[in-house]
Amino acid sequence: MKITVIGTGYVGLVTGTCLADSGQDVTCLDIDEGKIERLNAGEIPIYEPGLTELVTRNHAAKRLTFTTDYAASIPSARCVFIAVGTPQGDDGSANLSGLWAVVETIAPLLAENAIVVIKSTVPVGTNRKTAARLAELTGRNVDVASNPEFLKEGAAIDDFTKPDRIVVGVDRPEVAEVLKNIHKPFLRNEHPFLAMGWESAEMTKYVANCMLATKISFINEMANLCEHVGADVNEVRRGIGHDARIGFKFLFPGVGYGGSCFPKDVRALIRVADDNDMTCRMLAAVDEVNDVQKHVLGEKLYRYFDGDLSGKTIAVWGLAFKPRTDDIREAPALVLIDRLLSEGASVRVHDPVAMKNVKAVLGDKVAFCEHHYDAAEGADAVAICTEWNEYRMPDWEFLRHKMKNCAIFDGRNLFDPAAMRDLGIWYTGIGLAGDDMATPTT
Ligand SMILES: NC(=O)c1ccc[n+]([C@@H]2O[C@H](COP(=O)([O-])OP(=O)(O)OC[C@H]3O[C@@H](n4cnc5c(N)ncnc54)[C@H](O)[C@@H]3O)[C@@H](O)[C@H]2O)c1
Ligand SMILES: O=c1ccn([C@@H]2O[C@H](COP(=O)(O)OP(=O)(O)O[C@H]3O[C@H](CO)[C@@H](O)[C@H](O)[C@H]3O)[C@@H](O)[C@H]2O)c(=O)[nH]1
Repeated sequence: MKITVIGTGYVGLVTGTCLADSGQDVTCLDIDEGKIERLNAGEIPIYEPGLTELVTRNHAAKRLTFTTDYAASIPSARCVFIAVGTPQGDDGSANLSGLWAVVETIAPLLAENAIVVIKSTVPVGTNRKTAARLAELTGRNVDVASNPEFLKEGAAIDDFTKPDRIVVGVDRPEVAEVLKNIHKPFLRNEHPFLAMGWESAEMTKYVANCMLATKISFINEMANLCEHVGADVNEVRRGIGHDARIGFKFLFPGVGYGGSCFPKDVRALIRVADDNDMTCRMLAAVDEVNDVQKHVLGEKLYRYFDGDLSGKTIAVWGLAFKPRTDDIREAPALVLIDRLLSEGASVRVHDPVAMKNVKAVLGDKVAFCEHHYDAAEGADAVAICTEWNEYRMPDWEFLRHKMKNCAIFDGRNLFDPAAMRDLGIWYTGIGLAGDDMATPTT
């Protein structure tokens, strides 16, 4: 079966590559000519563990091709997956201009039996509107399916090939059957293939992300409270997690959630509620708590230096919104760096893979360092924003020697506060007992 995937970003490239790896004939299409040129030259535009090997192998086997040419790749496709970005618009709602541009372009090119599959995260009602628009443009009924994607960056290939579940939204069971067949190679773990209506599938994606974002904002707020009452959030986390109804997952406190999904999807669902004359109070709180949390390290640094950061040198370890990705969209590190620069501090940064992306945004406003120890050279403090593995076991003696003042502001709770005290290192984390840098609760 011929498949075309439109939008060759984190989701489209992983989707196309994994489908090709299961033996399908896949074309990945993008409007970004530079991106397609690089892919055709064997260069992978994003960092995603395992992806390079998979793309290279399937490209060489000619099961995976890359193009910018709609006319050459749409007419022969039985399934056209749309995986273009749906970023946050000015009013918080999802910006669907990319999706609508694709719909207009593909309409005259679609095969009679083509199925248009929307993989991008789109507000409730979008699949129905797409079907209506395609009917207008083509003069016939075109099959449309929602197929929300649940992969996580950094673990995208595993998530795609061994999904917890596959959700499709359809208006005819025959369409679900075609999609089930395409996904058969990924359903061998007996995890369910769930067919439902368009609106339920669209809503499932938002509700899943909002639930996860809610867990994170909840534990972050509890962590901040722990600091004030002499409790340790790590102990509390263990204390609650053994209750199977609560569990351990997605309850790690930190500097707030970032990335291209949680922030925008929480806000988009708030807008969907608004549009339906409803107020999502909980989601508004989740969003607000997260905004506050992104300022926690900056606030602690400000108070540690008695309200004067000018002339101080701060090392920031970790720029990506989470480890194992080069994605810096809504990354908490950028919020911290912004604050430090506006207070007159010098900033030295390190990230194993995301520095190129940050350089494109910040230019020479910060010093980019090849090694995280280099970033700490002469620094008055180190702030940790991303829990990369290589940050977990520093040589403290070496660091103490390198830094002007060995103070560690740990936004991901990588270290044991008691051990740090024993080493004589000034240390603050998130939600730890006896922390004299307790986060203000207002
Ligand atoms: N990134 C994730 O982890 C993730 C996971 C699940 C779902 N999603 C959702 O999937 C969608 C895509 O996200 P992403 O992170 O892959 O985005 P991305 O920004 O990495 O990639 C989007 C791609 O679409 C291309 N594009 C835009 N308009 C186009 C057009 N008219 N024709 C062809 N190509 C076009 C862009 O050039 C870009 O390469 C979003 O709706 C997102 O919410 C993302
Ligand atoms: O206990 C936790 C877990 C995560 N995070 C933060 O939450 C953000 C998102 O992390 P994660 O969910 O691992 O990454 P994403 O790649 O953004 O994946 C989310 O967003 C995708 C896009 O919609 C969905 O497909 C995935 O299922 C969903 O997990 C990151 O900033 C993490 O640091 C925490 O602070 N504490």
